[in-house]
Amino acid sequence: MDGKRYLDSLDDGREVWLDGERVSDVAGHPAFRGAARELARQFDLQHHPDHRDLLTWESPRTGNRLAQSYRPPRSVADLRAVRRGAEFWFRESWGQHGRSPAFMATILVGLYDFRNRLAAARPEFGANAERYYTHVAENDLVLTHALGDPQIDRSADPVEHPDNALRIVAERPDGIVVRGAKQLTTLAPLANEVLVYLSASFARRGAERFVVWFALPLATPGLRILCREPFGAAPYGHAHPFAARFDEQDAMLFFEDVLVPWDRVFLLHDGALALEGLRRITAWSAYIGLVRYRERLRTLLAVATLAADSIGVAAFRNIQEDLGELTSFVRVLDHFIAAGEADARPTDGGLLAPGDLAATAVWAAETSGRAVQILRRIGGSGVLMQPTERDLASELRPQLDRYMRGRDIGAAEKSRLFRLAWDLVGDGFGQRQDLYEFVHRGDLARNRINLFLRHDQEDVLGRVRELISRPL
Ligand SMILES: Cc1cc2nc3c(=O)[nH]c(=O)nc-3n(C[C@H](O)[C@H](O)[C@H](O)COP(=O)(O)OP(=O)(O)OC[C@H]3O[C@@H](n4cnc5c(N)ncnc54)[C@H](O)[C@@H]3O)c2cc1C
Repeated sequence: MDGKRYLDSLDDGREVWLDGERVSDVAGHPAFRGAARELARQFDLQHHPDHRDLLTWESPRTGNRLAQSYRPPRSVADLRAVRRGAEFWFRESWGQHGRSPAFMATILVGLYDFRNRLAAARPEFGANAERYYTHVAENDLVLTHALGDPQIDRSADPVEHPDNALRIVAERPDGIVVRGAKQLTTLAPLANEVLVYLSASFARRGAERFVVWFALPLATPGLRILCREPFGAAPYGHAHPFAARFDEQDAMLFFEDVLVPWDRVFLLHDGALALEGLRRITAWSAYIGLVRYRERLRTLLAVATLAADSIGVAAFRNIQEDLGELTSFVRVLDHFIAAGEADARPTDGGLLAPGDLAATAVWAAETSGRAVQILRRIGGSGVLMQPTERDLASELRPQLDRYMRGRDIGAAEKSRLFRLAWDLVGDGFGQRQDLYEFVHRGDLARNRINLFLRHDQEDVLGRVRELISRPL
C-alpha cells in the first residue's frame, strides 16, 4: 500500500454518516482529511529505501514485500522484527494511533494462527481464515475490528431482545445475512475492511445464534457507518497538533440485513470456540498494543518534562516525584515488552506467540488515567491558557512576549508546547485518548476477575493451609 492507493481506496461508495449528513468524499472531508493524509504519509514511508527493511519483509510464499506487521512470527527474531517495525509506526504517530495498521495486522496473524482450530469446527472456516489473511496481507489493507454489541440494555438477554446483539437472520447458499449493530469501531470510516468477532462477555453468554466471526469491506451494501463528533477541526485558529493528524475516528456500525459471503465467515454458533479464539487471535496485538502505549507514555513524559522546565518547577521535589512516577510506567513497559519476547511460546498453529500479557491489560488501564493526571498537575492552568498562532501574530504580541513567556522559553514555543499537552490530556481528543486507554482492552472489572480466576496459586495456598493447620 502507498499513500495514494490508500486515499483512493476510501472512494468506494461506503456509507459514512457524520452530524446528520452522508459524507460523499471521506478522504477530502475536513473531519477526516488530516487523519487520512497522516495514514497515507505513513504508508509512503514503507516505500522509502531507508525504512524498507524495517517496515517490510519478503513473503516466502509469494516473494512479494509485505508490511512487517503481517509477518507470522516463527522465531524470537521474527517477533523482534515485528516489534521494531511497530515501534517505528508508533513513534511516527506519537503513540496516538490505537487502530494503527501495525496493530490490526497482528490480529490477522492471530486469525491465521487459529486456522486449525477453526477448521476443526468446519474445514472451510480454517481455509477462509488462511485465504483472508493472505488477501489482506498481500494487499496491505487497512483493517478495523468490531467486538461489542450496542449499549442498549446490558441486563437484557438478547434472546428475548434480539436488537441488543448482532445476529444471523438467514443462512443462504451464498452466505449468511446479519442484522443489528456493533457499538464502537475505531477507524471505521478510514479502514478498508472490518473484522467482526466477540469480546469474552458476549462469547460467554450462551446465546449461540449471536456467535459469529466474519470480515467485510466497509463499502458493503447495507452497512452504515455513524461517526462521532470529530476532534481534528481547529476552530478560532487554535492548533490541535495531535488531533489534527491522529483523530482516527470511532463509529457505530449498523448492519441492515447485510450479506456475508461464506468465504468471509470464520466461526459460527460456537461460543466456546469464540472464547478460546479471542485470546489466541489477540496474542500478538496485546503485545504490539503495549509498544504503542509505551510510546504514548514516552510522549506524555517528554511533554511533562519540558512543561515543568518551561515554567520553572522542574527542580521542585513534588514535580520530580510525579515525573519519576511517569518514568516508572515507561520502564515497567520496557520490562513487559521484554517479557513478552522472553516468555514467547510456540502455538499449535506453528507460530511463536508472545508470553501471556493478560496482567498488562489491567495495569495499563490502571495507569493511563494517572499518567494524564500527572501531566495536568504539572501543567496547571497553562495546559488551557495559551495564545493561538493568530494571537501571536496580532498587536498583543508585546504583552504575550512579556507575560506569557516561560522561564527560558519564548511565548510562541511555550504555547506550542502546551497545545501538545492540551491535546494529550485536555481537549476532546485528549479525553477520547484517555477513555480509549481505559476501556479498549475490554472491561477492567472483567479483566481483573479473569486474571484472578486464571492465576495459579495452588502452591502458596497449600503452604498457607499447612501453616495454619497447627498453632503458629
Ligand atoms: C475510544 C474508544 C475506542 C474503541 N475502539 C473499539 C474498537 O475499535 N473496536 C471495538 O470492538 N471496541 C472498541 N471500543 C469499545 C471498548 O472495547 C468497550 O468500550 C469496552 O469493552 C467496554 O464496553 P462498553 O463500552 O460497551 O461498556 P459496557 O459493557 O456497557 O459497560 C459499562 C459499565 O457497566 C459495567 N457492566 C457492564 N456489563 C456488566 C455486567 N454484566 N455486570 C456488571 N457490570 C457490568 C461495566 O463494568 C462498565 O463499568 C472502543 C472504546 C472507546 C471508548
